[in-house]
Amino acid sequence: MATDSREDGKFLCRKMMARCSGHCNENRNSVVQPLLTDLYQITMAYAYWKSGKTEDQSVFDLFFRTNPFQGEFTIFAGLEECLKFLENFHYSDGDIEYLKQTLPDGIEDEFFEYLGQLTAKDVVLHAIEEGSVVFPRVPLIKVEGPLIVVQLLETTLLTLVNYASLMATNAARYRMVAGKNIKLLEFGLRRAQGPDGGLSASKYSYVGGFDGTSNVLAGKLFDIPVKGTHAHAYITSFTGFSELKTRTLRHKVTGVPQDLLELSIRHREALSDVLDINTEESSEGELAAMVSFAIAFPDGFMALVDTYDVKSVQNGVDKLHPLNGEMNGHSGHGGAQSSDINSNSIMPNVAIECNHKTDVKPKLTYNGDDVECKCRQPSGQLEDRGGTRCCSSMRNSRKILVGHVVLGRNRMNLLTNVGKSFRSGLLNFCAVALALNDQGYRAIGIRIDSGDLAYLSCLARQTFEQVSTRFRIPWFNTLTIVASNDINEDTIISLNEQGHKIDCFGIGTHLVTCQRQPALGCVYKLVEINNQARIKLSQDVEKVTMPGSKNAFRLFGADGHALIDLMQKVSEPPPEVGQKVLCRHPFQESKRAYVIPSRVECLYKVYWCEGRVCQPLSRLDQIRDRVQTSLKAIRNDHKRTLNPTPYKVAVSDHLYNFIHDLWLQNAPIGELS
Ligand SMILES: Nc1ncnc2c1ncn2[C@@H]1O[C@H](COP(=O)(O)OP(=O)(O)OP(=O)(O)O)[C@@H](O)[C@H]1O
Ligand SMILES: O=P(O)(O)OC[C@H]1O[C@H](OP(=O)(O)OP(=O)(O)O)[C@H](O)[C@@H]1O
Ligand SMILES: O=C(O)c1cccnc1
Ligand SMILES: [Mg+2]
Repeated sequence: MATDSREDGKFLCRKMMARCSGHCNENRNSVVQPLLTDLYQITMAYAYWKSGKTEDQSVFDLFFRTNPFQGEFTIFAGLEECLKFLENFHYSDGDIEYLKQTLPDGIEDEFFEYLGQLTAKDVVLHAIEEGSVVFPRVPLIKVEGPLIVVQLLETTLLTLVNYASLMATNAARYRMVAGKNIKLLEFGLRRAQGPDGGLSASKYSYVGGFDGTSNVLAGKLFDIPVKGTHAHAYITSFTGFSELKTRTLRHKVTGVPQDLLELSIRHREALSDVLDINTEESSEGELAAMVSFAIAFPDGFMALVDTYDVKSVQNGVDKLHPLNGEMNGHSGHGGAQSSDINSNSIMPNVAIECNHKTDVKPKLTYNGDDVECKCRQPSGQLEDRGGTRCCSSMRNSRKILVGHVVLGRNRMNLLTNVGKSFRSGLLNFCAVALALNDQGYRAIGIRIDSGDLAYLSCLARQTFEQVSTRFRIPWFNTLTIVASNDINEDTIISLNEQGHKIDCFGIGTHLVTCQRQPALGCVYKLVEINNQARIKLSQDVEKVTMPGSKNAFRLFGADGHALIDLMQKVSEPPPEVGQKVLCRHPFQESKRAYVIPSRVECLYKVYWCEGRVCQPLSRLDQIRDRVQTSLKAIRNDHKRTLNPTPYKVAVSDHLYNFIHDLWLQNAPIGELS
């Protein structure tokens, strides 16, 4: 391996990604190098070396014990990066020098010489295909070779597989709840666990089923579509029309220039009647910003519509009045827009959370009718009332009164934040979109980044339909509605239940930080040495390792769905289609079943042998497709979000007996006194 920028210690900056010359078809992350490991691997290497174990042949399994996110499946990812690591596994002179200075005194020089010539040429790596659905205990990767080298790979392989698989699984779950027709964009770089975490998040959320990322470097490095809108700062950077330096836009076909601001103002007047909004309620600065953005991107006009609310407009008529009622916890900053909500056919979805500390179930009323209390969003401002804590998940101000909660004799007003984007942002957007239409261009759509996303998206779609009909522009009702703001799996499920008109979700924080479960617990365990199986015992049966070098097969039923994953000893013949095979729970004697597979898939391929990648590797988009095909073969009950059915992972009868014999041999017999 060439000594690259890591020699001068700047590997994280200039040459973060260096081209890999071997068979791996993507850029290599140069931070992934032999020293990216735990010290104890190198300490063990010395002790192995001292005790003459250099030639011992070992087999290690890399596997996890529990699926993440309370789910029953995981997507395996990170394999190609593991292979790149093997390709480049070599301690540079600088590494050896550093180790000499860092390891305890007295380490023999011959060891450093030995370390300096170490490569992964004698290693064989078997793995499941990247992008496959995988299950607990079935090794994702099996590494064979000299004990020292294979041990030295542990931490790096784990760090390469754990986050990649967690991220791909998280993204696949978002894709499942969103459905295949909704676009999903990853917006997480700013919230990710550092730059490398951000890049991995973009890469593996694409693998899991996202359509694109806002992360430009990820786009360049991994050939992922890059997408984006604009930030609130763009809107707030304009305060009025006078700031518009350029106002003209040439017609797309005729080339005739027009003042786009003038056109937009004219359309805004007309729209004001159609949509029954006073133009004075919309912000001038916002209109100026949208016009300037439209001039910059006439073919790609997409606008953030939630920057201003009714109250914050300079000349706006303040339609708000304080809430009534003693029990209102929000009266300091909230307000009821009494006429709006009742005159609208769309009812805002009120997200409230109730922490039922008592047995009293809150009764929620809207316009005098009982309505269902949805308890989805865990965040929010708590109010302590009558022994029961209720909170609105919409934390901030700019809320309107939509109902109330009754708890015994107490009554609490229920608020939701709507209206922010409607009266100013949406009006301005439609005006600019109509002006663009005059000049031969089609706007793309809007992004909503706050408030009640279900309600606002319906309201936006309704508005687009109204404009489409009124101005006879058919495409207007197909404008894209992007929603963002702390979206997670539960938010999407809730929005689906409520009904919404969102076409695209932009998701950052929850996706990239995997907030619901921040780590996957893959481990790397020695299962065989010099052809002798090794078992690691534990008080916790789940943690007992599966000894010996194994093969794994996926058995499919007649309907094409996967029935079970079966592990066998490598010496056993593979299961055959149409032949009855006994599948046993690895630890519970009575749990067993006969399976007659309609199809048998051997899960492992050899990816690395004789010092090189020996299997054609898939492109990222092919791995992404595999995720979907692989998931399709898994029954829906294994994939549902609430209480999914565990998928069965079994061992052959032979392996079962082997494990339990070895277990007895290794378990010390206690003495009672
Ligand atoms: N209809 C809905 N159902 C369930 N959750 C929703 C709905 N609409 C929005 N949410 C979620 O509710 C939360 C609202 O966040 P928050 O309380 O910070 O309000 P906000 O609208 O962002 O306020 P601000 O106007 O200050 O930006 C977000 O996590 C958002 O994804
Ligand atoms: O909400 P996420 O899922 O993390 O998605 C990314 C967020 O990043 C941006 O917000 P910004 O950084 O401007 O901060 P904000 O939360 O104040 O909108 C954007 O407007 C989204 O809200
Ligand atoms: O392009 C966007 O809209 C975007 C990008 C990153 C974070 N939030 C939004
Ligand atoms: Mg936000």
